[in-house]
This record gives sequence, C-alpha cells and structure tokens, in this order.
Amino acid sequence: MRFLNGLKQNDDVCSVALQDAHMFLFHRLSPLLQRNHQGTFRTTELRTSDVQSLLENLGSDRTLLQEAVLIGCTEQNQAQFCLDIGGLDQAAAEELCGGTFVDLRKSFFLLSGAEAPLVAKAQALLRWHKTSGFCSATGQPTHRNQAGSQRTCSSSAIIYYPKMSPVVIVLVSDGERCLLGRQATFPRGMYSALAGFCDMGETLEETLSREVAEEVGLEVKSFSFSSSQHWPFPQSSFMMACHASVSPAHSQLCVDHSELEDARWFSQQEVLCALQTPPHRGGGAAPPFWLPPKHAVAHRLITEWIQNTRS
Ligand SMILES: NC(=O)C1=CN([C@@H]2O[C@H](COP(=O)(O)OP(=O)(O)OC[C@H]3O[C@@H](n4cnc5c(N)ncnc54)[C@H](O)[C@@H]3O)[C@@H](O)[C@H]2O)C=CC1
Ligand SMILES: [Mg+2]
Repeated sequence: MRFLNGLKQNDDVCSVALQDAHMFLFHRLSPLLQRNHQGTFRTTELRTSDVQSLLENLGSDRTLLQEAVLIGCTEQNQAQFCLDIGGLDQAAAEELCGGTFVDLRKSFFLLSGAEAPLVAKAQALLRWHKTSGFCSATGQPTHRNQAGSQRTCSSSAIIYYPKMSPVVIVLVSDGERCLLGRQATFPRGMYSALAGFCDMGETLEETLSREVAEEVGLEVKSFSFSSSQHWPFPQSSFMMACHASVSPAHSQLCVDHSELEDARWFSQQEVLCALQTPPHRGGGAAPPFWLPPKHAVAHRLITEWIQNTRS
C-alpha cells in the first residue's frame, strides 16, 4: 500500500516504475483478453518492453506510454499500469498481441478471480481521464500526474480526483421470501436486488429506506450491511450492499412502474432453482427468471440470504 502511495505522490519514482511494469492494454476502453486452451479468458500479460515494441510496430512513438495509468501492484511490488491505444489500428494490435479487445461488459463476466475488478478499475480510470481534460470552473486544460491518480487545472490549480457515485443495493426479505425486481433495461428475464443512488447529504440508511419506499412502497424495519463493490457500469458507482427486513403483515407491493418494470416476492425454492440456472449470455430463448452473475454484489446478497434462511 505504501509502495503504491509513493508512486502516486512522486512522478519521478512513478516514471522509473513504468519502465518495467505489468501493462494492461485497452482499445477504446475495451480490454485485451486471451483465450487459453481450456476455453477460459484471461487478461493478456504484457510488460513495458512488449508495449514499447508494439507501439513501434504500429507506427506510434513511445510518448504514448506516458499516458499509462497506475492501477495497482503485484505482491512482488511490481507496478501495474493500463494504457488505451484507441488511436491505433485495432486489428493489427490484436494480431501482434495474439488477443482480442472485448467490450467491458462481456470481459467483466468472462474473467475470474481478481482480474475482473482490476480490469473494471482500469477502465473506470481511463474513462475518467478521457472525460476530464478541462477544468469545470475555468474551462482551461487539466494536466495529470504521472500515476494518473489526479488532474490539476493549469490556470486555477484546482485538483480533480477520480469519482464514484455512492449507491445502496438492498435485498429485502419478509422472513420467508425475498424481493427481486427488474428494470426495463435489464437483459430479458433477469431479476436483481433493488438499487438506488444516494442523494446529496443522505446516510446509507436514509437512502436504503427511501429507495425501498419509492420503488415498491414498503417500510424497512431493520437492515444489516453485507459488503461493497466498485461497479463500472455505466459509470463508476460505489455499491454498498445490505440485507433489509420488512414485516410479513405489511408486505403488499406497490411498484413504481416508472422505475421498475416488475418486482415480486420469490420463495427460497424459486431462488435456489434460479441460482442453478447459468446466466443468460444472449442467443436462444432466455429462461423466464434468472439472477445476476457471480461477480455482481447482488448475487452475493442472494446467496447469503439463501444461506441465512436455511441455517
Ligand atoms: N452490482 C449489482 O449487482 C447491481 C448494480 N446496479 C447498479 O446500481 C446503480 C443504481 O441503480 P438504479 O436502480 O439505476 O438507481 P436509481 O433507483 O437511483 O434510479 C436511477 C435514476 O436516478 C437518478 N440519479 C440520481 N443520482 C444519480 C447519479 N449519481 N448517477 C446516475 N443517475 C442518478 C437518475 O435520474 C437515474 O435515472 C446502477 O448504476 C446499476 O447499474 C443495479 C442492480 C444490481
Ligand atoms: Mg433503482
């Protein structure tokens, strides 16, 4: 952690680390993935020297490397950077690297373990740099530090940091059943826990009670915190995941159809069955009811609820 902080604070130290680092390549915000013999996907492991040769082969000069953004470090204190080569030929880059640039939504669910959140973080930082080139107070250009952890206005010296929007996601239960809903924009048949952005000045518990009341007309009696997650879609959210309970005597739903296409109570049996149904990846008919894939914090809430109600 200290090593990483040192790289953020000292441009010279960060420049040295960039000369021999692990590099994650993106093309127009899509990460470079490789399929291995078992048919599973991994990020493509490149070092700085590989990227330097790639840039030369693609006719770009090495200065593009300076746009790399620090995303983390390995257990051996090797810095990890990401770089978007969106201005260069995608097909030629794929051929030279032996991989494919895959849209983040697909990549996020194809990758396993620690790779999915790392790639999500990298894309969120690259997206932030892409859209933060000017100061919103003065309209003047902003300039990044070497790590890419902040941008400073060239005129006013205002410092900008990458942003996440806080969101509460909540699995409501009446003791026997859990409440799942779907927005019209969700993939067909997918139901998830309720979610909502925090309003300015709200606490987690205020957002939770307000969202449940607004979206389905229920009064939350109690809640407990489960876990949190950075969620890159469509822009960076900081998801705080909770369990909440309502009284079984007051479990009649009044769904706000401007927010949710549908919301329903589901029994343990129905949820268990859906957990065993693989997520629908498009193509063919979608199953009538399925749940978010395991990388989503909603999936974690649902499996925790099953474990808690069965024990
Ligand atoms: N990781 C997971 O398992 C899940 C994640 N989500 C994510 O949670 C987030 C919030 O869920 P929603 O039900 O859409 O929120 P929501 O119930 O607050 O409704 C969205 C509306 O809130 C308003 N809004 C207020 N503050 C906003 C902000 N900072 N950014 C964007 N819109 C804002 C907009 O009018 C927007 O249309 C979404 O980004 C969604 O992708 C949702 C379900 C599952
Ligand atoms: Mg919502």
